[in-house]
Amino acid sequence: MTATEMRQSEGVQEPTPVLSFEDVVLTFAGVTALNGVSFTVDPGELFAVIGPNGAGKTSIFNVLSGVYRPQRGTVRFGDQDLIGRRPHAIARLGIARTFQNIELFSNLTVIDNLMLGRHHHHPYGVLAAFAWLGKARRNELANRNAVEEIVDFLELAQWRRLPVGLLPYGVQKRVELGRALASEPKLLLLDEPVAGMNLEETEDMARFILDIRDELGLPIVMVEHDMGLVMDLADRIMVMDFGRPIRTGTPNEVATDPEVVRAYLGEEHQVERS
Ligand SMILES: Nc1ncnc2c1ncn2[C@@H]1O[C@H](COP(=O)(O)OP(=O)(O)OP(=O)(O)O)[C@@H](O)[C@H]1O
Repeated sequence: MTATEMRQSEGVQEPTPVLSFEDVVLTFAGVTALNGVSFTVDPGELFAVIGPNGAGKTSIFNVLSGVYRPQRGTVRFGDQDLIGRRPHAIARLGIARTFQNIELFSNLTVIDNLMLGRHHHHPYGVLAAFAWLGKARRNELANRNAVEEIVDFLELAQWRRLPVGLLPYGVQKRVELGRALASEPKLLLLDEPVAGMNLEETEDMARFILDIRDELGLPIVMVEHDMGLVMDLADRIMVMDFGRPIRTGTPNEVATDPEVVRAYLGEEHQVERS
């Protein structure tokens, strides 16, 4: 019996999911990237998606953030239907994303990159800002305060006035995470957050991801190849293979599933508890 089934048999009320993906099918000219993918993410949950190369992990993120429109299925975020919405509209609903490759303005400082993450929080256009200069100033101040809180939270103070391009890779990834947080999202999508990091950088990032879940209570969907990290951090894991989920469960449930082990045999990433 899975943990979910056990809770159900004990009559424990299941929380309303923050996100639900139902029977999503996505094809590109003959290639089926997602072939009937369903999952839910609960409030405050850290949900990881793993699978071999080409399994469909990035496609899930691209559907979620409005980059791809699936041919079939539903995607709901709270009471909103996401399918057919443009990426900026989805960001506005409160879904923030980090990318596999760093997408920051390398000439701008840490603070300025984080301020850009607040652009949804400028309720006034340029003209309105002239008319309501006082309000705009207060708004700017509120944005600066929010950014300073993120600088503290992610321990970025020593680099705050430096151009991001000069910073070590692990710190740049942290700034990118900070920029996603700056939009005050209700759901965070992390695309391979520790890719290319050394051990120390990975441990730091793992700590911040846990803090985001535990202290900010933010639900997270994470795609990640580092199996040790996924096993350590995730509340639940969905294992993808050839565009389909082959198992969704807790790290222990997934790691002992024969089909998962089979899908990973011969892969560089063995499913083991680190
Ligand atoms: N824009 C696209 N055009 C054509 N095929 C695509 C496109 N995007 C993804 N695919 C195909 O869909 C399948 C799933 O790709 P996806 O990038 O989602 O896998 P992934 O699990 O993220 O892989 P990786 O771990 O290598 O990033 C692959 O066969 C891929 O070639």
